[in-house]
Amino acid sequence: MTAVTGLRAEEAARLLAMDGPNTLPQVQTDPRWRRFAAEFTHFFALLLWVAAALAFVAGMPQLGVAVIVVVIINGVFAFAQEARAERAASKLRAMLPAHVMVRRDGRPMKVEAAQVVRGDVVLLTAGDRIPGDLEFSVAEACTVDESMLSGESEPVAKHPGDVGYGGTFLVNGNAEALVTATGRRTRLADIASLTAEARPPQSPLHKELRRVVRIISAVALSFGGLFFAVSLLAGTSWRDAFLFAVGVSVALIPEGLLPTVTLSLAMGAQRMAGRNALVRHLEAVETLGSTTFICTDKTGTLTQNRMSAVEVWTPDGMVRLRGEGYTPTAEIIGGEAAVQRARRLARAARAASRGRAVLQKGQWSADGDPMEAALDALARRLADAQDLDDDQVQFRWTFDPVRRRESVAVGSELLVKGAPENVLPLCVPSTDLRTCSSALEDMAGRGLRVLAVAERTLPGTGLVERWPDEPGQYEQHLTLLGLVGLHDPPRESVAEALQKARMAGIKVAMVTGDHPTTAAAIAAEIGLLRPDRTVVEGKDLPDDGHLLGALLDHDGAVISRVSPEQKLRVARALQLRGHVLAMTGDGVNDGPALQEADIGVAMGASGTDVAREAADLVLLDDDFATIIAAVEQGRATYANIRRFLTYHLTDNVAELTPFVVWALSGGNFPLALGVMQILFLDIGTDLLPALALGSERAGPRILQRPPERRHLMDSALMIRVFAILGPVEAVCEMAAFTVTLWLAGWRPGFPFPDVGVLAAASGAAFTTVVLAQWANAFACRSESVPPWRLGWATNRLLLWAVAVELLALIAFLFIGPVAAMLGHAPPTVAGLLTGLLAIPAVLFADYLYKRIRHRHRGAVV
Ligand SMILES: Nc1ncnc2c1ncn2[C@@H]1O[C@H](COP(=O)(O)OP(=O)(O)OP(=O)(O)O)[C@@H](O)[C@H]1O
Repeated sequence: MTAVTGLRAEEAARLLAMDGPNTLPQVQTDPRWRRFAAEFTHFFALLLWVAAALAFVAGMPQLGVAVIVVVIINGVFAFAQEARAERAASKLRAMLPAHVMVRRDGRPMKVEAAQVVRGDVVLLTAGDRIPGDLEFSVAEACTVDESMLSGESEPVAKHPGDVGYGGTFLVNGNAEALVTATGRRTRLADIASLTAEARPPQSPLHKELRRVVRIISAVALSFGGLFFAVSLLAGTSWRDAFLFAVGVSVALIPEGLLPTVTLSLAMGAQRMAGRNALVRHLEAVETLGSTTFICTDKTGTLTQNRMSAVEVWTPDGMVRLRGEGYTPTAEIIGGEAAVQRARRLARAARAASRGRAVLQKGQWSADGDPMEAALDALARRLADAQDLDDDQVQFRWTFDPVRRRESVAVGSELLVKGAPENVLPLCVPSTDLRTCSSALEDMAGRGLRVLAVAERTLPGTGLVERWPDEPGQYEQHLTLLGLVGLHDPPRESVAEALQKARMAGIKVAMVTGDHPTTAAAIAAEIGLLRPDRTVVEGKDLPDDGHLLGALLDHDGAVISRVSPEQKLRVARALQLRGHVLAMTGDGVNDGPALQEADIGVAMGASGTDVAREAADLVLLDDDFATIIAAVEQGRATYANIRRFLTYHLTDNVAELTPFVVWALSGGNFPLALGVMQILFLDIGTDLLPALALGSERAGPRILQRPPERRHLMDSALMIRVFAILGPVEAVCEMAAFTVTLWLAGWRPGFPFPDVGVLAAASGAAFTTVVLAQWANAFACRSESVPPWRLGWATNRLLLWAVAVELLALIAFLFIGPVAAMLGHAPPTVAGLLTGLLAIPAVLFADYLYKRIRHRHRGAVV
């Protein structure tokens, strides 16, 4: 019968070929041609088209053509960058396929969710995403979150015969179900196509960038208008006035900025993926960089999640297991009576678990929950193999983080394992109960995770037809069997990662479901808990958000026995304090806290589907140190965006200055750069080095400064551009121009020199700007360190970029027709020498600025 044995593999393959993979139809994004067209029809592009058209009308065809070339190059460049960013993002998505347990050929096996077909029997457990529309055949204390389909936030109870929908989540219990529809035939597919139109909300970075672009454009257009007016007043012809206006506006508009940012975020995301951190949307890269607080759970993130049961306390005494790692041959130390009791306890604990230990090369490894696998290993070590039969369980109330226990009905018995606080109160009072509490404190004090195991006989259970979803009526009058102590070694990388977080000014708190004493011991072992601090328990957290925030707002806070709802309150309270919060979660009910946090972090290896889908960042290796690595990369990416913004804007100052000088002189000082030259500067010098700066690697000290959430265009950046780098470039440029004119005998007040002299002077100005930008590219690599300390060759891409820039300069000067179109000629020796001075001038000014700023702020980047 299909429902029991599942499909045969070939049948599944046939159905897969027939129905197609179990994926939702691609959300209708704009077709490529339309996205390509969009690069030529956005606001700036339209402005430039109008400018080009006016240029033709005004009888300046070269200008018209040049503007069109700018629009085309910018559009193609932006499209290519966005396509690259998109490819990177989809590659990241593909790195995290969802898996499902199915039964095929009578055996449970894990397959990719996309491979599930109609007729498959799927085995689901709390936290799983339901892979298609299905009908439940087994449903034990099962609830499903259907909010994404129905909007109903309360989980819905499911019983055998009920239907479930693809895309919803199993919140509680476990189930088996027969898949009835997959992929585009599911109910979700219908709804998804309805909602495909909805656009995601804009991220802070996106808003910030729009702000920057809007400011610069407003400035550009106002300057353009101003120059138009001034030139007319100065008696210039309409034609020339228009030329100026276009030149000024085109020079200042940062057409290439947005795509460069997107690409830089995509590269950041790719580098994070290389370090086992997958971001689920690009903007998270930047938010990660400004993280100020990390709430991390313990098991698996700070510890290795390689559990072994090392101690069993029973009323008859203690049993210890000792062995290298925890081997199947671990030595059993304890009295005969205690070992007998421990055996019984181990069998009960194993029956109340689904995780199993698999023997590989003389060591146990976990299949399923590592803690439950450790209990299985314990049972196998203590009991006879034939006593461990899996098929007697009649009903299972699976673990959930609110009840903190798991119960099973086996034969006429109820077996319960769980957190001692949640099991001991259900036991009949006895002297054993009193003695166990000191054993519990002792075990937990050594960092062991402690579980209590209990049992009772259920009268007449063979007759139960339908077990209740809530086991409350059975979970009473239990007899305590004892306690198990499980050891889970801390990860080796954690101590160093905590150090780094501390240096980076990021506070770290442990938020765990475990016992306070266990939490304190582990936190002390890894150097998180400070000696003067104590552990707070979830139930003692104040209700008031402000009080809660104040209580937790310090490095090394440890909060134990936290419920998912308390986790959400912790997230809100810390954000109320102004923190940019990263919070980890792997459980079924962690979704809301992960969504609330600025960066929700889920576990890729051990977490649930629910947590992964709510998260912004998925740790492929579950390691705390990976979060710190991702923060580092986030900071590096933000620094890169600032780098090329600085570079772009400096160029703008140099391009604008000739117009300002000309206007201020009332048209008596010749114009050093023409509109065509500016267009060529924008394309010839800006594009490639900006890209190269966007790919700069993180500096070694990026984690040695406190986190800051500053505007992209903050005062430091403005001062550097508009008071230091920009003016120095501009002065050099105007000097090269003036020296050339001066040596040719021209003086202010004289009539303009002849065209040849003007062309050579303008060529000198042009050359100077390229050379200055050449130095500027290196200066922009750091906000605090001069380029020679970074090593000139450490950004290979930049070397290529400046080499191309130099070749472009030579071409623009020496290829006759190009030079003629630009209206300049190769510079004279004096012009060139003056221009060359721009290189040391920019580097020196940058060096002085960095020194002074460094001394004042002690800042390092
Ligand atoms: N499968 C299980 N069966 C029974 N009890 C369990 C199970 N898993 C955990 N517990 C108990 O519930 C407590 C809370 O577990 P939970 O999984 O909520 O903690 P957590 O938040 O994952 O902890 P951590 O921060 O260590 O990852 C544990 O300390 C343990 O006592």
